[in-house]
This record gives sequence, structure tokens and C-alpha cells, in this order.
Amino acid sequence: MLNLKDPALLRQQCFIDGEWCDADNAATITVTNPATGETLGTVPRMGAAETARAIAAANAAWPAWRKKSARERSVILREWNDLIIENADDLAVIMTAEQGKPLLESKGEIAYAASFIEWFAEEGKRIEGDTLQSPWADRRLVVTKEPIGVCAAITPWNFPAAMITRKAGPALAAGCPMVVKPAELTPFSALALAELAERAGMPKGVFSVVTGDSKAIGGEMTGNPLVRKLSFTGSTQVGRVLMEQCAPTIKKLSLELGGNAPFIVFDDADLDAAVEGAIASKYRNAGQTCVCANRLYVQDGVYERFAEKLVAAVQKLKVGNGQDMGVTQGPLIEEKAVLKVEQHIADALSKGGRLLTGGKRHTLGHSFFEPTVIADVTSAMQVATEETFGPLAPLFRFDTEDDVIAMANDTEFGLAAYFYSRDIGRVWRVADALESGMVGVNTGLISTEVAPFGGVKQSGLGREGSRYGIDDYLVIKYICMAGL
Ligand SMILES: NC(=O)c1ccc[n+]([C@@H]2O[C@H](COP(=O)([O-])OP(=O)(O)OC[C@H]3O[C@@H](n4cnc5c(N)ncnc54)[C@H](O)[C@@H]3O)[C@@H](O)[C@H]2O)c1
Ligand SMILES: O=C[C@H](O)CS(=O)(=O)O
Repeated sequence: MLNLKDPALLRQQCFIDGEWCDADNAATITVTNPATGETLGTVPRMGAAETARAIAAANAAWPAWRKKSARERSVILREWNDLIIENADDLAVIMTAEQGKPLLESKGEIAYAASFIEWFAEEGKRIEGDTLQSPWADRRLVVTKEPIGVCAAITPWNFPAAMITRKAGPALAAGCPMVVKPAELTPFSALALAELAERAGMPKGVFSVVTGDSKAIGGEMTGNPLVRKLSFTGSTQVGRVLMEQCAPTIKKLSLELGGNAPFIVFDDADLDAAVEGAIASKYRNAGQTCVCANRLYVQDGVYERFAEKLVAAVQKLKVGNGQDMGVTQGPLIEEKAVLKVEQHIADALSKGGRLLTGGKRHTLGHSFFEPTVIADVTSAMQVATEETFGPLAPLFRFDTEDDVIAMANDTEFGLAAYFYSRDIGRVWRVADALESGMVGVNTGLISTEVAPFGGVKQSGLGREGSRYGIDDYLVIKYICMAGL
């Protein structure tokens, strides 16, 4: 069992309409620790019927929740934020156990997750409308913004807490109830958030968490007409399916999907800073983030020096169980993820890639993998077009600024992009030219609750965080008043 200060945070039931419950047929899903293979516990394998009940409860709770003032809702959200912070150590232990990331990264994610609750507790109080200059002397025109209604969220395993609060924060602050389906691989973080939401005084039905059969739960969430909005974070492939399933009931969609981030190092870059940024962007969460550098483009004049410096830094990474102090890279989430990294490495080497470090499964076994760097990578290789989602840094060469912009944009994705340059003219030119929702200049870490997170092209729709993030949970009403 996990060593928790508050064992009650490890919930093995779902939270529906303010009650902790099992699946109707008592079926369960086993949750394992990717670092050890040990069983951590089980959660209910729920399906459409339980999800329909959660949606109905959310719809029943909505009138009272939307009737509260934004300030009244913010009091509950701030209490939730405070409880998340107070229980951060336990939440981090739970996250590392089920997801594998190092404890320090888990603690960072918990703080990041809480920041969305704190941010939107305030943003809810800043939802404003307009009065318009009427073209008619006898009428007044008013615009108001209203909560869209019952929201559903489907979230991934790589950030088991933050991907939930990045949705629940704005939804609840705007006056919308939410039903969440976390990833089967990492449900305990979501259920711990539900436990703390209950302690914070969240009214029954306003926030529910349903675990289980993703297709059955997703089918109910996308097909049920009571659900007015779906927010999904995950692969582009699944995003397409959910978008199609939402079409018959015209649901509002937020889609935070896959990435294929270019990381460009120009001749005029600070190479030490670029290496630091590459490590932070590429190997965070063992390379399992949607905004990881997926393709590293290095200008000819600094290629070998950058490669040498990067390899030296990569070889300092410590692979191990995320619970152990000093570990900087945990296991990948599951065997399927390891196979994809192996496939990308084999493909690159078979087409002329040059292995500089790593390249194979770690001696620790399970799903541990050596942090890897491959040089002489070309656009003919799979890593150029597919998201690796693992600790592999492929180094591409380039000659001119125009060449690298063309290569960087040659992808259906457009989530994050990064480049290093100290030429101010080049910084503006390249930032403007990159087809990406987010751009990091001389940094590999860009995510914060105060900035709009999201992609263009097939990396998604909508924005999360920032003052823009709450708009996705609102609808605009125009009121035309005559006879006054
Ligand atoms: N843009 C972002 O903010 C962001 C953040 C994290 C992860 N991602 C992307 O997510 C992917 C990795 O995460 P993943 O493996 O969990 O993605 P995934 O798409 O396989 O799963 C995401 C969620 O969708 C659920 N799901 C899967 N198939 C479903 C279906 N048919 N109906 C309903 N739900 C279904 C899963 O159970 C999980 O909860 C990567 O592509 C990564 O880039 C994007
Ligand atoms: O992978 C998905 C997350 O959105 C990454 S981040 O922590 O928000 O940068």
C-alpha cells in the first residue's frame, strides 16, 4: 500500500452525485505501478448507465450552481485549491505511483493543477457583458454571458491532475457542472481530487468522476443531449472520434490534442541555454508530454557542438523509480509506449541515423528506457512526422532560416514550437512564421495557468488557462429591450 499521511485520499470508488459508489455490476479495473508492476488497487469499471446518472445529477444540480454568485462559487473553489495544496505530498505520492513521473515532477504538477482552480476562482468574477449602441431610439441592446450547461471532460494519463483542473476550474467558475472520465491508467489522482472537492463543500452533482469503459462512458458523454460541452485532452486520433460523436447533438468542443513540436537551435543561440531548454522540454515526464520537443533542428554551424553538449547533459539524467530521491526520469506508462520508442529508434537507425547515447530498454526492466539521442536524422524517418511520446531526441540539420521554417511547419500538428536565437529580428520573424499555438523563445518550458494553452491545425480547438480559457464554458446572449 502507499505511504500516505491521509489514506482516505486513495479512493477506489467513483464519485457520482455526491456519493462514492461501485459499478452497477461490481466490475473493476486494476491499476498498476509502471515502475514495479505491482497492483496499487482497483477502481470501478463503469459504463453508459452510471455515466447517464452522473450527467442527470449534474443537470439537476446546475440551476442552483449557476444561481450562486461567482463570488460564492469562488469560495468553494478557493477551499478546493487550498485543500489540494495542503495535501500535495499525498497527491504527489499517488500520482508517481500510478503514472511513474519523478516525485518532484508530481509535486510540480499538483501545484500546476491547483493553480487552475485558484486562477479561475478569480476569473469567474470577471465574466462581463456589454451594452450596445442601439440603432433604434426605443430599444436598448444588452449582451450577457451565461454558463453553457452540463460539461463532460475526458482526460489523459500523462498529467492525471492538471488536465482535470484545467477543465474543471473554468467550468465550475463559469457556473457549469462537470462529469470527468480520467484515463484508465491513472484514475486515483482524479478520485483524490473528487475527495477534496467534497471536503471543500462542492454541492452534490456539481463535480463527478466516472472511471471505466472509455468507449461506453465516452459514448454516453458525446451522445447524451443534456451534455452541452465536451472538453477532451488526448490523442488527435481519439479527438477525431469524439468530435464525430458529438456532431448529432451539436456540442461545444475543446480539443487539446497531439503535438510534434520543433525545437530549433540557430547559429546565434546560447548553446548552453539551448541544451538546458532541450533537456527540460524533451525529457520532462520521460518525454510523455504533448508539448515535448519532438524534432530538434540544429543549424549547421553549431550542430556538432550542440550534439556534444546535449549528450553530456542527457548522460547525467538518472533513470529510476520516481519515488526515489534524485531520480529525474521514471518509467514510460506502459509496454505499448516502449514499443513505439523502439520502433522510432529502429526506423531512424535503419535510414542512416547515428546513435549518440541510449537507444535501448534500461536494465531496470519494466517500462524503463534509456534517454536517447540520435544524430543525422532526416525527414524520411518516422520521428519527423509522428509524436514519439518518449525519451528520444532526434537531431536534424538545417542550413537557412527559410529551410527550417518550412521543415518545422511540415506537419499536421501545431501545438508548441521552440527556438533559440539572440537576434531580435530573427526572433520576431520566426515566432510569426511558426504554425503553432504556442511558441517558446529561448526557453523549453512555457506552460502556466495565466497563458492560453492550445494548438492549431490538428492539435486541437480552443484554449485552456488564461483569461481566454473561461470563454469555452460560456455562451453569449443578446437581449433587445423595447417598450421601456
Ligand atoms: N494538447 C494537450 O494539452 C495534451 C495533453 C496531454 C496529452 N495529449 C495527447 O494525448 C496523447 C497521449 O495521451 P493518451 O494516451 O491518454 O491519449 P488517448 O487519446 O489514448 O486517451 C485520452 C483519454 O481518452 C480516453 N479514450 C480513448 N479512446 C476513447 C474513446 N473511443 N471514447 C472515449 N474516450 C476514449 C482514454 O481513456 C483517456 O481517458 C498524446 O497524443 C498527447 O499528445 C495532449
Ligand atoms: O502534456 C500535456 C500538458 O498539457 C503538458 S503541460 O504540463 O501543460 O506543459
